[in-house]
Amino acid sequence: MQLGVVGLGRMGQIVVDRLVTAGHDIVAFDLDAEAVATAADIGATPADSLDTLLDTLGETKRLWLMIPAGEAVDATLTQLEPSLTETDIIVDGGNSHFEASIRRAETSDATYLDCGTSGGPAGAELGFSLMIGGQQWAYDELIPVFDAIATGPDGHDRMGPVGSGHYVKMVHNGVEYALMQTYGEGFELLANGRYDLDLAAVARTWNNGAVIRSWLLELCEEAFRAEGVDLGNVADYIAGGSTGTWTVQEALEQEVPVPLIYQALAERFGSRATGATGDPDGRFSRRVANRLRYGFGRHDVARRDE
Ligand SMILES: NC(=O)C1=CN([C@@H]2O[C@H](COP(=O)(O)OP(=O)(O)OC[C@H]3O[C@@H](n4cnc5c(N)ncnc54)[C@H](O)[C@@H]3O)[C@@H](O)[C@H]2O)C=CC1
Ligand SMILES: O=C(CO)[C@H](O)[C@H](O)COP(=O)(O)O
Repeated sequence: MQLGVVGLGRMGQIVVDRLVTAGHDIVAFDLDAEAVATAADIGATPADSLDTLLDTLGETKRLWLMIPAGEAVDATLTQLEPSLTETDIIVDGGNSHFEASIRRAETSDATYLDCGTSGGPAGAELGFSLMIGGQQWAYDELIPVFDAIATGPDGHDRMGPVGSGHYVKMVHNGVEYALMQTYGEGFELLANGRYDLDLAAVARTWNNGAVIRSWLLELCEEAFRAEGVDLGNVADYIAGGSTGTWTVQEALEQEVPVPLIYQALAERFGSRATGATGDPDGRFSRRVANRLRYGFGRHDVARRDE
């Protein structure tokens, strides 16, 4: 299938690579010309502007956006819209707010699918988990594309109407915040507890058969091996976007108690009070969460000045 991909960063390059490998015909655009050149090296047809991308695509257009949520999505849609009709499909694979996706679907001439994407750069080899909202016919039409980008047929599904894909991804991220926080707290206690422990060995042992084994825990082990079990100069500062905040806002609106997710979010806010360089005696749990964001998403690690 022919597909235009807009946004060729950490995630977009993987989308292109997996689609090209699966035999799809990809036209790729990014504001950054180097990113376009990288996609061309992988086998995509490069486009030096959105207009070129639209001109290169055939009559029926399928587009995948993998760009930062917010203004970039609206600006891109404003440029694309005049060339699109309801038989064209736009997939927003980024972390957009579900209400923004509903608004965009309602105002777009094209058919809109909101797609929560999970797996981070590790998805290059494994494939992603895709949570998709929108019209059934559009989802069905793009199944070969989803099969290629996801881990396979079980790695994607239509969650429901438009908005539901990004809604499920928002809650996924709230869970992600809480899991990172709880692993961090466990390791903080072990690091300050009664025994002189090798935390990498603890993480490895837990990951082999323990009830709490998981990918995030594998990334804890990787972090201890790479940084040292004291996490070296990794700061007690947790950056991040808005998805956890949105989860808590939605929980308040729905009157559903989510104290663990809220507490994990509050830890992030608290960590920022000390500034990006962090407190040398700062909380180990926050340092674990900071480093885990690199592990799963290749987000920058805040480090202490030394
Ligand atoms: N990094 C991760 O682990 C995950 C990221 N996401 C979401 O996927 C989206 C992309 O994330 P990353 O690839 O990590 O970001 P990134 O920062 O690595 O790449 C974003 C790319 O979009 C390009 N871009 C920005 N505005 C543009 C525009 N108007 N037109 C064309 N290109 C534009 C940038 O030049 C850059 O190459 C975001 O919405 C992010 O929240 C979702 C799941 C996981
Ligand atoms: O969606 C993701 C992973 O599932 C992204 O990596 C996202 O950036 C994680 O959220 P935050 O930046 O707030 O830690």
